[in-house]
Amino acid sequence: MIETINLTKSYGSFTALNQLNIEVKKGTVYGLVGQNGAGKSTTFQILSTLMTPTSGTAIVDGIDVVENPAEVRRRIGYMPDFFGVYDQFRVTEYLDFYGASYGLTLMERKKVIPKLLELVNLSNKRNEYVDVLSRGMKQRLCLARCLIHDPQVLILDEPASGLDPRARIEMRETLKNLKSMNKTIIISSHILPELAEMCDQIGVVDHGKLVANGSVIEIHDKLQQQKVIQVRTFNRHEDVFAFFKNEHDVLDIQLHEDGGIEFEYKGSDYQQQDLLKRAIQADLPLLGFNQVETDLEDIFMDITKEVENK
Ligand SMILES: Nc1ncnc2c1ncn2[C@@H]1O[C@H](COP(=O)(O)OP(=O)(O)OP(=O)(O)O)[C@@H](O)[C@H]1O
Repeated sequence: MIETINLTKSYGSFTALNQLNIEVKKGTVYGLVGQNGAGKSTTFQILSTLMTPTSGTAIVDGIDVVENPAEVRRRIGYMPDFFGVYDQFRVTEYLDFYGASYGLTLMERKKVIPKLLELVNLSNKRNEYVDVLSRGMKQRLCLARCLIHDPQVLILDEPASGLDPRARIEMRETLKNLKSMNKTIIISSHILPELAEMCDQIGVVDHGKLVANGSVIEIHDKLQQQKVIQVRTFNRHEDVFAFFKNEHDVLDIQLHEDGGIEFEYKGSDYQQQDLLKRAIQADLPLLGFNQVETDLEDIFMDITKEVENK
């Protein structure tokens, strides 16, 4: 439904997007996550036909964005990261204007606008001027605007950016509704956990390159292969430290001032169990032996740190 093949965009000698390959299947939600400047907006602007790639291909709903941009535009709803609203319009007039621009008849607009306002939870604001809406309401209105012609594909560039926690939750609920309507959605954020819950697939982009791609679970598992283990001991900290330091799959071991020990472990779960068994058999004064839980935010920081260090 959406596919990029070696998609590249350069601004002069600077490569903002470097051979990006992603695939979004029909009816699924794909989250593109990356820090500021990673290349998310560049990708979305190319997919929305607002910018041409330097090289590579982007296909939306079977159509090449460079060969037939007008047809792509008919099929997509694009929400940019920055957008203006025509302040002198009331909410309904605003959507009516966009509906007419897409060629919807008066009857069609009268039918679809109340439904859209309900979807984005703005029915009670339909007669308000756009400029009195809160930022969160404006973002939801913008989302309604890009749905007016009932596109199958949605390209949403940081729809929750700048919103307070409540507005973020409301936006997430609206996006979940869209997912249940079987739309194909590509959405960006610089916060991985924010996307995790609603996305079928996640791509992590850093300095214009795709550095991880897969389901949330796959990305999680990939990074879990190297675990961090913390050991607490009653006394004899040096002995315990020496025991683990000599183990084959233990990396980057540290003895902290409070006597706590922390190391990265490359072994499997089975080997980890065996390691603990041997530590107990060696009669070490163990109080704790825990694998540190990594959350998605840690994973994201880890992936992007690896690339930075290369
Ligand atoms: N017109 C331009 N000319 C030169 N460089 C540009 C231009 N537009 C974007 N860039 C650069 O390309 C890189 C990618 O920008 P892009 O806007 O795609 O990032 P992003 O991931 O969307 O970031 P953000 O989260 O801040 O919106 C950045 O380093 C940016 O400075």
